[in-house]
Amino acid sequence: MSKPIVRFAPSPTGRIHIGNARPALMNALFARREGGVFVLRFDDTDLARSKREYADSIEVDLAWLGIPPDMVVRQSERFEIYDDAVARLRDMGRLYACYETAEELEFRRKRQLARGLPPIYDRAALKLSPDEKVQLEAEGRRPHWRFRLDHRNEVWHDLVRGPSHVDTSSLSDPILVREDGTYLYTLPSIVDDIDLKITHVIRGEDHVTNTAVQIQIFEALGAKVPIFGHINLLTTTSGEGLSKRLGHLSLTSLREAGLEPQAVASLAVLVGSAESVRAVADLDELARLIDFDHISRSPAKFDENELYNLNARLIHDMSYEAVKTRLAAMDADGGEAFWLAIRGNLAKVVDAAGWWVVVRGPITPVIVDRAFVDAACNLLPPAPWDTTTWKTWTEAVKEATGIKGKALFMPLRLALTGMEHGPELAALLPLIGPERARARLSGKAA
Ligand SMILES: Nc1ncnc2c1ncn2[C@@H]1O[C@H](COP(=O)(O)OP(=O)(O)OP(=O)(O)O)[C@@H](O)[C@H]1O
Repeated sequence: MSKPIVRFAPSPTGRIHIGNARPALMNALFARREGGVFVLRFDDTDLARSKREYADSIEVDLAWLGIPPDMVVRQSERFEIYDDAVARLRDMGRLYACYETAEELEFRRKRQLARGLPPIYDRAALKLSPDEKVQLEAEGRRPHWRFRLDHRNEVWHDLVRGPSHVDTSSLSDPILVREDGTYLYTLPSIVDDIDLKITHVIRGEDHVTNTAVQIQIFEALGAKVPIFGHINLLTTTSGEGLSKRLGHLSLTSLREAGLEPQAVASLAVLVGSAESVRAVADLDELARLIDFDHISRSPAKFDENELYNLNARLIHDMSYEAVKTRLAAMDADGGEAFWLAIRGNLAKVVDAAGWWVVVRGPITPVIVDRAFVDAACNLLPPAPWDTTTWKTWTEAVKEATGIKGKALFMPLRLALTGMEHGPELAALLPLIGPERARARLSGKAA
């Protein structure tokens, strides 16, 4: 295969969500695996709704996911090439002026529906004579422009869905340019795909019908039609669609909630595929798991709990090297032994700060059996301590007191950490150290 050139093309009208992350990752990781190019294209021709602030946040989100684009393109800076394509389509008679108002179109649609006909545009404007057009313009009407479809069964081989087709005779000729001269999504997208030599258009299933229309426009412009791939959409667990308006599933909010980007990427890529959903820390490995032939055809359900489970599993295997700087930034760099002691108890990396307080203090010990804890304190082995100290100590306590099991461990854990649950005490005890351990066993905050 020649090197793929792919794009992720969000409209910067909000913060991107985990559903958007799916095509973003599929494109970026496919390019990465095949040595291709990943383009981030902002579909910001809707100048009223698009915001630079959202575009910038999308770039931050992609970098956080580990997939910064090789190239960034903004449609708002490329109107000239769209105007040029419009002129060409008009000259070849594929783009025609229409003068109906939205109300007139709505009225016709209702009438067609009432008669049991499909509500598609009847091409009335194609029958307008030059004089009639002059007359309409003299009345102050401005034309909008439709692309004249070839009515046929448009067939393509979808990278994901296999043989696909849409009967374009069941579609209205699409409006490419509004009466105020602004562009709808369709034409700029195609012109950019041609200009940037996009080889694969990989996007959500919401675009399947657009594809049939777009193939005809690619052909009308004399361009090679790219390979299309439509991946299933992510929905909530109850099956609702995601939209940029659902802010709590935005990548920004997931990042701010302290989730690892690899957890988000693993779920976004693997859910609804043939692979089991698991935590994959390495993006190259995740890229190898993408198999466009085996993506489910039904929507994939996004479960936030699954995301948190993946996150915990990733952290449980995370090396000290990988997390060192972040621990230092939260003043909780207790060295490798500390990290290895606590990582299995973390749901998020930020929770390490709490365990660092448990090690370094001060904590308030909980003494449930004064006599027993005193006896245990007197049996503490001499320094230096290591990870065998806990075993040596508790065996000595068991022998001296006859107490064993939970009755032995729990009072010691409560005294040493102030908590009922936590990391292995064998690992924590040498980190707490003899001085603090003695103080805590004596009931002092330390
Ligand atoms: N829930 C989803 N699951 C998978 N892909 C999605 C989902 N929603 C959108 N996409 C894909 O994300 C890409 C960017 O699309 P777009 O910017 O239109 O996002 P959107 O969330 O649909 O937008 P909006 O909510 O503003 O209508 C497209 O490839 C689109 O198919």
